Amino acid sequence: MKSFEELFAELGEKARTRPEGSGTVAELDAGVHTIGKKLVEEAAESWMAAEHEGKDRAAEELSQLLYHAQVMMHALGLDLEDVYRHL
Ligand SMILES: N=c1c2ncn([C@@H]3O[C@H](COP(=O)(O)OP(=O)(O)OP(=O)(O)O)[C@@H](O)[C@H]3O)c2ncn1[C@@H]1O[C@H](COP(=O)(O)O)[C@@H](O)[C@H]1O
Repeated sequence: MKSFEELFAELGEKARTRPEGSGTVAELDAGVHTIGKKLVEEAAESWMAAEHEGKDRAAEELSQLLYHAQVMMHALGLDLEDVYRHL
């Protein structure tokens, strides 16, 4: 298990070191349009899971939504603080 901040740091390291086989690196290379589609897809899957599949499935889909949101932040060169200051 990891925190939001720990995942963000891990993804930043992946972006910097570009290890072979990293899905994050592949997604960053695919670009903002592709990442945006993943973000919307996971948002929809979170919604469907919340309405029809129960709390555990919703939690799983929401974790994927958070992951793709973080990948988008890295693609745009945003830090956590850039987002947190709007909360
Ligand atoms: N937390 C995640 C994470 N959440 C989601 N995903 C990816 O997002 C995609 C999910 O989209 P899909 O809906 O297509 O996947 P699916 O198999 O159909 O799953 P469901 O949505 O249907 O449940 C999958 O390709 C996952 O690999 C993630 N990929 C990586 N991470 C973490 O990110 C870190 C770095 O990963 P790598 O860059 O791959 O090393 C590691 O700690 C990983 O655990």
